[in-house]
Amino acid sequence: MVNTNLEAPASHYLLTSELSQEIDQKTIQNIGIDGFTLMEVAGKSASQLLLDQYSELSNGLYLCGKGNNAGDALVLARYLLQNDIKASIVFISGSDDLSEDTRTNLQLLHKYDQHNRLKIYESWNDAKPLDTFDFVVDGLLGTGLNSDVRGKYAEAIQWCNHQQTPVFAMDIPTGLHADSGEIMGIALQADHTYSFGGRKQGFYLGDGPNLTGKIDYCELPFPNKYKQDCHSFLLDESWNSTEISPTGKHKYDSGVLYVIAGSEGLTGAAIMATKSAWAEGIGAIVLICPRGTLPIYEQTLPSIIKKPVGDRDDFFFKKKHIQKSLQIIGEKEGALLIGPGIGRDKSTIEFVQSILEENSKPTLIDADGLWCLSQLTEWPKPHDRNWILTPHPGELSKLTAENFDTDYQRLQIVQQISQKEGVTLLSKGMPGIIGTPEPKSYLTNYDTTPFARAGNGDVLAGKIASYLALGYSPDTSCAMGLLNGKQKLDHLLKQSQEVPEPTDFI
Ligand SMILES: NC(=O)C1=CN([C@@H]2O[C@H](COP(=O)(O)OP(=O)(O)OC[C@H]3O[C@@H](n4cnc5c(N)ncnc54)[C@H](O)[C@@H]3O)[C@@H](O)[C@H]2O)[C@@H](O)CC1
Ligand SMILES: Nc1ncnc2c1ncn2[C@@H]1O[C@H](COP(=O)(O)OP(=O)(O)O)[C@@H](O)[C@H]1O
Ligand SMILES: [K+]
Repeated sequence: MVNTNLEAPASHYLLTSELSQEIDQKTIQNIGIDGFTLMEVAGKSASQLLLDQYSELSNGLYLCGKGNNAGDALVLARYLLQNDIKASIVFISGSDDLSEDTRTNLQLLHKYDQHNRLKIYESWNDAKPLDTFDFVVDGLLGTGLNSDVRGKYAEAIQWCNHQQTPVFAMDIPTGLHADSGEIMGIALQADHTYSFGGRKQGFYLGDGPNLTGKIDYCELPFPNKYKQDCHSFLLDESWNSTEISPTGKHKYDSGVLYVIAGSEGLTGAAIMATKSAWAEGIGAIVLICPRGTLPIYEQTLPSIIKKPVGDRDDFFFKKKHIQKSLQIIGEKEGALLIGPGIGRDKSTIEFVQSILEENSKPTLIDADGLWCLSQLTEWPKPHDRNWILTPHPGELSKLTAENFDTDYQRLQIVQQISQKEGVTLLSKGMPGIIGTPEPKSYLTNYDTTPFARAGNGDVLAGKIASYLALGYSPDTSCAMGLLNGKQKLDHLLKQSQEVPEPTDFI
């Protein structure tokens, strides 16, 4: 195996609120960098980014709660004050019982105000009518959010969501759940989120993508060892190259991709999957097909080697094709793709079961292959075998016998199943989620709706399977398959507004 496993950089770790707080605490207690210093680094790095990104700011409205999230906003206010940007600070629940570091920062802020550019309001009602301001900073609540947002906090958020001026969220938009991306009663709609010490998992789930605006990661001095408990990561092109890199062998000498796909009426799936795999530059693809379907492939797949099994009147895979198919798959090194368009006959299920049990190749199971798997009481997976499963949400539900209403529940199911069964699971949807046995999960952050057309699943499966045959690890293969499609999509959308056809991605 080459490129063994995906390794996300620290900027792409996705933290839950519990993990954020745990890392904060360990850094403070074990390393000795106190909370005040962390707050200073957080607020300062947000101020540097903000000053670089927005040059015309003159008067900020800072909405503050009483926890450390407010402290970050106060540090930011101090640095902007140094740049002659006025600050109106509203403590929604007063400033009597601020957290210690936040209180210290309020005192500091007063000392930095030379020309009465600072105004402090002790409640939301006191602040109105509001002065003119050209941006809003959200320092209401951060990872300490522990219940639905209500009362004056909710009122301030509702008001804020109707403003035209840009809104900058400290760490996370208030009201967004850091783990699930769920709205806790009401949530603030930010234009820009400055996330401290790690992006939050909830940015990429549920309502997260609609609420964060642009996201900037601001590094805090957290030791890497404290991040080891992080299990989810953002997958994007910035750290995952979709270029096929040398595998040590010439790519034409690398493994063969065996494809078991297609049945009468569903040969299109086999054609799409094999064409897509071929387009990735793999040296040889062997399509195993029921003999009755061979004439169609003779016409449509000149570059693909076709190995028919059974008789001329066989139009779908049956039990009697098992031995011959296993013999073909065993001929050369490589990988296996099984499932697109094979249908759901009882005999096909038995066929799939035996092929999965007895072949020794890294195997990608897709479409009807997943359906067959879902009909078995136990998955026939030998321990040392690499499997990739690529279910869409309906298939995932069928496979796992679990219902899920939210992306967060889907993520949890993906994590459980990939770990329990020792498989790499690519759950298609928005976001795309890759789960691995380690257990790690990778979330995408781009719009996947343009891929929601019949055929795109076959194209994706073909790409991923070809990387598997080229020797890439299952998680890397999935990541490259997704991002390769995304890059093609970006390119196509630049040329035309039309939603591309699945064949355009080949
Ligand atoms: N030293 C640290 O721990 C650091 C924390 N940082 C910042 O601190 C934040 C976390 O700070 P805290 O743990 O103090 O938490 P928050 O500032 O998020 O707020 C916690 C306070 O809000 C109250 N609260 C929770 N849910 C509420 C609701 N629905 N309505 C009204 N009040 C509610 C809690 O009772 C508590 O008093 C992070 O998001 C980050 O912005 C950064 O400054 C970096 C360092
Ligand atoms: N490059 C890609 N990036 C993200 N998601 C993708 C990509 N290609 C395909 N998909 C996902 O695959 C889905 C299509 O697969 P599927 O529903 O199995 O379709 P079909 O089997 O009908 O071709 C899309 O809705 C999308 O979620
Ligand atoms: K916030």
